[in-house]
Amino acid sequence: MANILEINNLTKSFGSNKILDGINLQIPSGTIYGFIGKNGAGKTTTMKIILGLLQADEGEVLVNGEKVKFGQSETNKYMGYLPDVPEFYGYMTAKEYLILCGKITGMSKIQIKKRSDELLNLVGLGDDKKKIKSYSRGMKQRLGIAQALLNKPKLLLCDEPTSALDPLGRNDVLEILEKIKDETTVIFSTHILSDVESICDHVAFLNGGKIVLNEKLVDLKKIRKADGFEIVFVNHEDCVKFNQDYMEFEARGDKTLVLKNGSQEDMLFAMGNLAERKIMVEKIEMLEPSLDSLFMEVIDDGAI
Ligand SMILES: Nc1ncnc2c1ncn2[C@@H]1O[C@H](COP(=O)(O)OP(=O)(O)OP(=O)(O)O)[C@@H](O)[C@H]1O
Repeated sequence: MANILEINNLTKSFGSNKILDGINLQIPSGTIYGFIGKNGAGKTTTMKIILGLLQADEGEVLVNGEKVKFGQSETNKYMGYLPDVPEFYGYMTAKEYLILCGKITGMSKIQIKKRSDELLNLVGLGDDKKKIKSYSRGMKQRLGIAQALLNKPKLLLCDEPTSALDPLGRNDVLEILEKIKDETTVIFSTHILSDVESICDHVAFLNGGKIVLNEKLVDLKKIRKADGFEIVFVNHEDCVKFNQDYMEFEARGDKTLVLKNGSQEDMLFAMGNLAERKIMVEKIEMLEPSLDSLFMEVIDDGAI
């Protein structure tokens, strides 16, 4: 599969503060890429360089095989961009706004009509006649996605698209991004790891100016050991009794115990013990490694 984006040895400092320290990234078409980093890691800086809005100190960026040049918009025809807080003309309706954007980018009237209807339906604003100023943050974010997709970009860059939204708004945005992935590769910067887990198929972690991890999500989970296991008891009393004998388990709620980093052997031992003592349980299961725990490892170690 061809790479829609290639970043080679990208370096950027602000004064003496080195934000990007030789980052490399290859992003294949047709993926949803989670670009993860804590606040201030340099996610927005990277996106601005990809868009040609900021000059790199060293390195190069190729979009659809073409080199990005600072201050020139040549490669931006392949890209849509959703900033973290998109700005609109509040006195317009969503449709009026998309028509204006279409005119600015030189689309024909017929194209504008067809594409804006299509996109407003996609983002759930098809029947909306309200002025944008009355929109919720979630609605604005969805309109921002529609605008970024107007010229059918091959690559959509979303800068923290869900960070300011409530769970419902976040879900709407994630569902839209998932729907478009066959046509548009999505790079999605965030520090909300559950969002990445729910829709991304690749993740890259930016930390200390470097990409410290870059994997398919499924592979990442395979190579990481499980996060231990949990036992859910049928009743609270059994849970307490078992915990008194095995204090290395942590209680989670009334009827659940977790053995962090517990192995399969530990789990088999616990199962044998429960059977011997005729203690009924609802379930025992190994816990999937979460991105949260991986993220903490990366942040702590600087690398995996
Ligand atoms: N124009 C600038 N001049 C000086 N420092 C800057 C400039 N732009 C960004 N920085 C600094 O670079 C660092 C990285 O910022 P950036 O916005 O890229 O981080 P981020 O990963 O997007 O974080 P966030 O999640 O907070 O948006 C921060 O310390 C920021 O203060």
